[in-house]
Amino acid sequence: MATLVTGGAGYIGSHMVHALVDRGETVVVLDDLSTGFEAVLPDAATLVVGDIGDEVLVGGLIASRGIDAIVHFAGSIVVPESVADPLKYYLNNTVKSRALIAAAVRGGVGAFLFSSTAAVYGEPTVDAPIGETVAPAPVSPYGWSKLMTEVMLRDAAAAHGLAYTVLRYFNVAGADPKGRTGQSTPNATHLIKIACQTALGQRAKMQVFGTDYPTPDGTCLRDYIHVTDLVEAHVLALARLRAGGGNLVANCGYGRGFSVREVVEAVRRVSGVDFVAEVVDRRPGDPSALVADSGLIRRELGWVPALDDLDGIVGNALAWEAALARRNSAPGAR
Ligand SMILES: NC(=O)c1ccc[n+]([C@@H]2O[C@H](COP(=O)([O-])OP(=O)(O)OC[C@H]3O[C@@H](n4cnc5c(N)ncnc54)[C@H](O)[C@@H]3O)[C@@H](O)[C@H]2O)c1
Ligand SMILES: O=c1ccn([C@@H]2O[C@H](COP(=O)(O)OP(=O)(O)O[C@H]3O[C@H](CO)[C@@H](O)[C@H](O)[C@H]3O)[C@@H](O)[C@H]2O)c(=O)[nH]1
Repeated sequence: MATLVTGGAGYIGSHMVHALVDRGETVVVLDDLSTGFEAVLPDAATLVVGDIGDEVLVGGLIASRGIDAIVHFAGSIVVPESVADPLKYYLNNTVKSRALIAAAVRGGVGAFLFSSTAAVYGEPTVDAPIGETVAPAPVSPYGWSKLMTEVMLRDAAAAHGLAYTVLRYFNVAGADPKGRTGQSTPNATHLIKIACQTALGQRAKMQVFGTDYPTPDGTCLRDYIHVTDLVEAHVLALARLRAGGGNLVANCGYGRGFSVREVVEAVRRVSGVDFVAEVVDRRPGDPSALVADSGLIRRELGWVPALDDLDGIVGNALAWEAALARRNSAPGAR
């Protein structure tokens, strides 16, 4: 029994690799290192540098390593980039996922866990937290590229007996509380990372994109979930799939929204630095509110978040950002 983790050298994937290794599982990471880093992986995991779209490579790994489950994180993740270069996203996220699913089917892999996103909901018109019964309506090529993979999994499962779980993540944030990994991409666009970099003096100031949204303080609301809680949901989902649990598509968030202003205040509070956050125009394509109804995942997986605390998320993110800065300034750093 071994798990293939695609994109395991990336932000979320590397947390999953640590979680599996911590539990004594055998893990093979397949990553092309386009945005991932070998340095964040535990020694006990085997890294294969390669492409998820390489069916021969993946088929060989499944056969030679005894892979019975695939956790599929690999992909391209920047929404504005997907608008500027949609075909990159349909290739890397959709076409290559198709190749991976085909290899899984051919290799008889029984369990497939896929990273999807709240971006499949587009700009929801509902005010309440978003449940899985809300019809997907992506507004970006990124969201579509992920939704298409969900559809391929649904249909391949019906035809070929693959069992799958799709987890639609809301805003993933924070870092490993043990400091082993975190969000390492240099040009990340995520709010909490940018605010932490500003607090640490790596940026002179940050920007708040729009204060005229129909929300209590005029800035966008998001459901920020600690990456460690997200990974715990994956561990539970994997166990459920291996135990013969049925297919599942579930949101992954806490069910509570924080505004951009509240996040900025949290980073100021936790860091003790009163950094500059200037108000600028809206960023195109940002929905005003994205908050998960997380009832299904709590019921189906018995998932009980342990780190549901904005200041705690920010504290872990700040610690990782500071460690990363030290690492990157060390002699010979990449
Ligand atoms: N970060 C978030 O807030 C968020 C929210 C919703 C969904 N997701 C999804 O979670 C997954 C992981 O995201 P992340 O934030 O860890 O991003 P990331 O960029 O840190 O990780 C992606 C990893 O996939 C690898 N990769 C990319 N294309 C590949 C390919 N063709 N073959 C092999 N490896 C490849 C990269 O090198 C990287 O290590 C993605 O599928 C993303 O869409 C992330
Ligand atoms: O410098 C910044 C960065 C972000 N924001 C705002 O902060 C909020 C959150 O933005 P960001 O952290 O970039 O996340 P999202 O755009 O909400 O997207 C994330 O969360 C989605 C799910 O909710 C996933 O689909 C995406 O992959 C993931 O990047 C938005 O209102 C942004 O406008 C700012 O005001 N200033």
